[in-house]
Amino acid sequence: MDDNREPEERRTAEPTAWEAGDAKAWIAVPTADDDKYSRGVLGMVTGSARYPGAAVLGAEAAARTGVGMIRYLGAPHATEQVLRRRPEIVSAPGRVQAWLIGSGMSADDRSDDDARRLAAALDDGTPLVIDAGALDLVARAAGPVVITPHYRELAVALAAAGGGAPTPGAEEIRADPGGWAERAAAALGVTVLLKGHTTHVVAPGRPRITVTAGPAWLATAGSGDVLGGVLGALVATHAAAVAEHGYDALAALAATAAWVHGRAGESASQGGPVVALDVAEAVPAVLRGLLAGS
Ligand SMILES: NC(=O)C1=CN([C@@H]2O[C@H](COP(=O)(O)OP(=O)(O)OC[C@H]3O[C@@H](n4cnc5c(N)ncnc54)[C@H](OP(=O)(O)O)[C@@H]3O)[C@@H](O)[C@H]2O)[C@@H](O)CC1
Ligand SMILES: Nc1ncnc2c1ncn2[C@@H]1O[C@H](COP(=O)(O)OP(=O)(O)O)[C@@H](O)[C@H]1O
Repeated sequence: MDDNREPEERRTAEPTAWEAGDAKAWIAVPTADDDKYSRGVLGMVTGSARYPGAAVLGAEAAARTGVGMIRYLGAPHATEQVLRRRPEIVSAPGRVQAWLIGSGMSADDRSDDDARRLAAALDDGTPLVIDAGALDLVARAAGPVVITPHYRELAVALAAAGGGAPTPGAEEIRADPGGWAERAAAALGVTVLLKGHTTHVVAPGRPRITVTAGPAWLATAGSGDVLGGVLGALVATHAAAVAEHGYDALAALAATAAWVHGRAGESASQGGPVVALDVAEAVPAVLRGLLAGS
């Protein structure tokens, strides 16, 4: 992804469409020497008393994407629901290689405990996937960040950024999502994954990547929480690549997550309606097919 052109020239360049071959290169396959820690541990601060379901969906998706371990740290009821669905998940704090924060949370209704858990993740210095109700906290992250907003959430993230960042409304973003993904990446200094029928992924100052892999049936509650889980697992299993390639690696991982999510949606849908949990359950077969080259 080396690109030596001037910034203006890059901005006007045609975006790259992310395809199966690109995605395959960003799936970490365990080797004989691996153990659960060397594969990567994902920390999750997601869900809340109001939205426990988002925590379950993200945890299910991350587990099915493949990761050494998931540490889930959330509100008691959400923790109970996550463990009921996925007993493999550990609810004790400890070291992680990446964080997923914010899915199923609200910036305007944050408990003291949630605020404390979010602050610990933001201070950790490891890569962060920031979604939904933590998008007002992007500037506080010590580690490299990829954000996963929809149009309204990107408007909120830009408004919270201050410091001269542009403040478009959601409808302005909807009218020019590719352009706003680029402007947001530049203004926030993070990799942006802007969700939609076509998902736009941009690392700051780099060419835009587009992903159009899923059916419109994916426009259903919780679908984005599943995408967050897929991306969290991919980042946790590529900590070394993120340390070496920074925002470019986060962009490649984000585009891969959108591609896998879209194909899982296609597989779960088969031309009909889907629920978000079915999308998460379809992920392993999509990865098997991708690795087998089909
Ligand atoms: N299972 C779970 O736990 C799930 C949890 N989830 C979690 O929920 C959190 C919030 O995520 P979100 O995307 O809903 O929030 P947000 O961008 O603030 O949207 C609010 C906007 O929507 C609009 N609006 C509302 N109703 C409308 C209607 N009937 N028809 C039309 N418009 C309507 C409303 O407009 P208004 O009613 O004010 O006019 C406002 O503008 C987030 O943490 C996410 O992870 C979700 O992923 C779902 C599954
Ligand atoms: N029309 C569409 N076609 C294909 N995918 C879509 C469409 N609308 C939304 N999606 C996808 O569905 C997911 C919705 O995420 P989001 O809006 O965050 O929902 P939620 O907050 O309910 O989980 C995103 O991955 C997005 O790319």
